[in-house]
Amino acid sequence: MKDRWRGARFGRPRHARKKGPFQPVTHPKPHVEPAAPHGDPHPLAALKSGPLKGEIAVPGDKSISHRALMLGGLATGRTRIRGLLESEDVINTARAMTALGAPAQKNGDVWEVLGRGTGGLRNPEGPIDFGNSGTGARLMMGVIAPHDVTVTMVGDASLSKRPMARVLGPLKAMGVNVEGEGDRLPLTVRGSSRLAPIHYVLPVPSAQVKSAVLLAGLGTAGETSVVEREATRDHTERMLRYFGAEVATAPAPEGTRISVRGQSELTGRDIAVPGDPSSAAFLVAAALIVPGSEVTVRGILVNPTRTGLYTTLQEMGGDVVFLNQREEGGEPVADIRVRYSELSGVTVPAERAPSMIDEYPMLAVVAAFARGVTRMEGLAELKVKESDRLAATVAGLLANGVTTEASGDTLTVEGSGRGVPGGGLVATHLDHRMAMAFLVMGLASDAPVTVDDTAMIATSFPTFQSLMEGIGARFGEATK
Ligand SMILES: O=C(O)C1=C[C@@H](OP(=O)(O)O)[C@@H](O)[C@H](O)C1
Ligand SMILES: C=C(OP(=O)(O)O)C(=O)O
Repeated sequence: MKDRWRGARFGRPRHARKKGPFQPVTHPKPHVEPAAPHGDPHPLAALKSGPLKGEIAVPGDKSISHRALMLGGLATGRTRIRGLLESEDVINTARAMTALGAPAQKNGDVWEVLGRGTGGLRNPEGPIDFGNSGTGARLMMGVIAPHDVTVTMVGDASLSKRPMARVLGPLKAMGVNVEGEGDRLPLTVRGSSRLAPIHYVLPVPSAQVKSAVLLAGLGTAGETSVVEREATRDHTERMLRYFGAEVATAPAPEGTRISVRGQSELTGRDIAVPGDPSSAAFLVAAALIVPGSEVTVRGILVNPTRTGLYTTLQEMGGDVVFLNQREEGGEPVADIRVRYSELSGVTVPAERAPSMIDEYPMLAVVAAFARGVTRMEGLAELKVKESDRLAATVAGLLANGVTTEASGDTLTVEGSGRGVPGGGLVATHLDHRMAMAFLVMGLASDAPVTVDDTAMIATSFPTFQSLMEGIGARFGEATK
């Protein structure tokens, strides 16, 4: 039974879902098509490029986009979202909220969510597909939890391998019921309007787990709190407050305690989503390693819980500066200007990992162009992303002639300071960030770098290739 469900997709196949950013939701019948994970792979090669130049913007932040759709659906009244990231992961969340009774759709260039009020969601007509998205699936477990609804959640082959116990553990302790084999999707989550609040100390530094518990607490009578030892991205807390919820943050013996007062009413709001620093990272990294480059990426979220990569690049000697710093929609925003730089290896401390957790594949590639060893510590969480990013990064670097090693939770990369041979074929394992990081490598390496599949890039950064080409990046047919 389990195998038959693995990677199952519902509704239209991937190639037929590309007509526009939003399709009206047609509830699929609870009939399972045999797994057809992501269609044919799309390999691509990145070629050595001339100086990258330009001033550009990248699409909206993925984390904030998911949360805006979810909180909009839980609020009373209409929420209008500008700059929503129209990527597959986020569109799946829009479809999920629609299936749960809070329709999300695009009018002109604004996304509107018709909120149902805290506790107002209804049973979907069929299973809900979260595609490749850990954030979509895990946060939605928290959204569903305090509702009297039953939801079967499915995902693609990558998401169906990712651990869900980290979220389901605390939710079960509150009274949520879960059916399925083990802790992997597909799972059926049965929420309840009579959950008990909990006080939960996070065993892993994860904003997804923190957020799921806070979202469950939002619909639960009493106060629910989470304690985190290391600061993880705080968009849920910020946005909950913006929508009118009572959220308090205070020091605790084990770290920081974040608590939410349950059953407070949220009110629909207008939200402007800033540019995604995790997407901007690819442009910034490319400009740093391609000689002669100068690029400015406008309007990027620079919340300190997200900027660990930028701090690290500056420590390596990178000419990376935040210009025109301002606050937009309760989040700090800046234009990031980057110029080609000669870089040196550094040690990146484990405490910094949560603030750059999605950026390690890109940093490892940049480190290959630096002089000396870069040591990245505390990377256990990389093993449970869309792929095992620790293993996949090592394999990709080795395939391109870079000396590297993973030992326990530490990754070391030896930069010769004399360039990178390239010429390798990189396996991306249904992981968008692996594909983008190694395409960036090919723009500066001696021989082209080929990635085996670019299709997953659409999960977070659908305009990656065209934006890169717009500043001068060259791509070509796969050579492997
Ligand atoms: O909360 C979020 O929006 C995210 C949290 C991180 O995951 P973890 O919570 O598993 O660290 C990150 O990797 C993911 O891309 C987005
Ligand atoms: C880990 C990521 O996302 P998610 O967990 O939402 O799949 C990512 O975007 O790098």
